[in-house]
Amino acid sequence: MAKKINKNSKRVLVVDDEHDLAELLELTLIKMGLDVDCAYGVQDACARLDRAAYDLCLTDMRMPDGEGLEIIRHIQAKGMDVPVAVITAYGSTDNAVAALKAGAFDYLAKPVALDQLRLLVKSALALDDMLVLDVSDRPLLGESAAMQHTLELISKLAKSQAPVYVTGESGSGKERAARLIHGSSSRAKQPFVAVNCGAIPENLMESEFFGHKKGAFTGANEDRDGFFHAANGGTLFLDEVADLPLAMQVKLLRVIQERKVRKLGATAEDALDVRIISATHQSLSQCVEAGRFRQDLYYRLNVIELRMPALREMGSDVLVIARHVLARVAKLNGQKLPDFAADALTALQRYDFPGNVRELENVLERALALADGCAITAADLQLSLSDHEDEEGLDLGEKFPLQDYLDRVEKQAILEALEKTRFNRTQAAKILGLTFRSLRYRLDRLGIQ
Ligand SMILES: Nc1ncnc2c1ncn2[C@@H]1O[C@H](COP(=O)(O)OP(=O)(O)OP(=O)(O)O)[C@@H](O)[C@H]1O
Repeated sequence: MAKKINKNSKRVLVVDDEHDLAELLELTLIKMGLDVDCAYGVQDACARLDRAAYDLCLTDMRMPDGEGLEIIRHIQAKGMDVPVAVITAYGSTDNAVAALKAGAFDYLAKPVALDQLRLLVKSALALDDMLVLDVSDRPLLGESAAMQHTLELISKLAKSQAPVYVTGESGSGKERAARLIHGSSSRAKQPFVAVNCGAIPENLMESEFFGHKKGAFTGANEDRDGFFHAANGGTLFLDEVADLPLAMQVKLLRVIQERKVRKLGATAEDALDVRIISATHQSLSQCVEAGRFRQDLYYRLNVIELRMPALREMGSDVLVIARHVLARVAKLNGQKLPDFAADALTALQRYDFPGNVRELENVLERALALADGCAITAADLQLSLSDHEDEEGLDLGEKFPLQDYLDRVEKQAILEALEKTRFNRTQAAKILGLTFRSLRYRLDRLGIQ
C-alpha cells in the first residue's frame, strides 16, 4: 500500500526482522507525526537508505542477514547524514557500547519502553536540526543525576506559567534551559524573546523593552514594538537581569504586576500575556543586600528557582557532551569525525571547566583545528590542570593509570550501595544518584555480577 508522505515531517527508517516489533515502533512514530518506512533486514535497510533521504534510522542489533552495526558503517561509508539509534537485547551492554563506538547516536534496550523511544527520537531529530538548522533547539545533554534532576524540574516548569529564575555559572546552559522550558510549554508556538539586559544602553532601555509611538522622541520615525510586545503570548527571557539599572527595575516591576505595557509616547496601555524567565550568573540575593537590586522585583522574578549544575558537578557527562560537540563541530567544518585518545578523555575528566559547556565547546573547536590524525590527544586540548591536581597525582602512585584508579573507586561505591540495599539495583541506583540505566551500564562495564 502506498504511504502518504507528509512533505514537512521527518522521515524515519525502522529496521527489525521481527515484524510485530517493527509495527509497534512504526505506529508509535506515526503518532508523533513522523513518516516511517520499515525494513526487515540489513540488506533491505541499506537499499532503502540508498534510495531515500531519512532523518533518523532506528535499527535492531541482530538480524538474520547481519548486524545493525553494518547499517551504521554503510551510512558512514556513503557519507550520509542520518543519526542511527540501535535497539539491543536486554542486558547486552557490550552491544550498546560497540554501537555507540561505531557512531550510533544512542541505544534502547529491549523491551523498548515507548516513552524512552519518544524521548530518544525527539532528541535525535532535534540533534539533527542543530547540525543543519537552528542551534537554539538543541536539548540539554547529560545523564548525571544532577542533569536528570534539572531536566525533571524543567518539565514540571514547562507545565506552569510561573516566573522562573535560572541560576548557574557562566556557560552552564541557563539560556538553553529557558528555551527548553518555553519549547516544552503551551507557549511553544509563540515567540521566545531573549534579551541580554547588560547589553542595552541605558538611554534606549525603555523604548527597547516597551516600544514607542512615532514621534515619541527625536529619531522615532515610526511606531515600534518593544520586547514585551514581541514576546506577547510567549516567553521573555531576561538574561543578566542583575545588570538592569534601578530605574528600569521599577518600571519592569510595574509591567509584570499589571501585565500591561504603555509604549513611549502612547496614551493607552496594552494588555499583554508574557511569561518571564530571568537569569544571572551573579547572586541576585546578594545584589538585593547590596542595594543594587530591588527586593520587590526579586520576589516577583524568583517565584521558582532553577539551578543549572556546573559541568564539574556532572561527572562523566563531560564526555557525553564532548562527543556530541565534537561531532557537531566536525560536521560544520566538513571534517572527518576524530576519536578521543585515552589521555584526552582523562584530561577532560580531570579539568574543572570554570567556563562550563561553553568553555568545553571552545576547547574542542580549538583541538579539532590542532589535531593532526584521527584522534584528539590531551595535548590538542591544551587544558591546564591545576597545580594542586598535578601534585596530588605525583604523590600517589596508586592513582595511575587514572582510569584504573577511578574504576576501583567506582566499583567500591557501587558494591557498597548494592550491599546496603541487599542487591536491589533500583534502590542502589537511587543511593548513588544514578539512573537505573546508568547503573546497569556501570555494572556491566566494571564486570560486577
Ligand atoms: N547540558 C548541555 N548540553 C549541551 N549543550 C550545552 C549544555 N549546557 C550548555 N550548553 C551549550 O553551552 C553554551 C552556553 O550555554 P548557554 O548560553 O545556555 O549558557 P548560559 O548559562 O546562559 O551562559 P551565560 O551565563 O554566559 O549567559 C551553548 O552553546 C549551549 O548550547
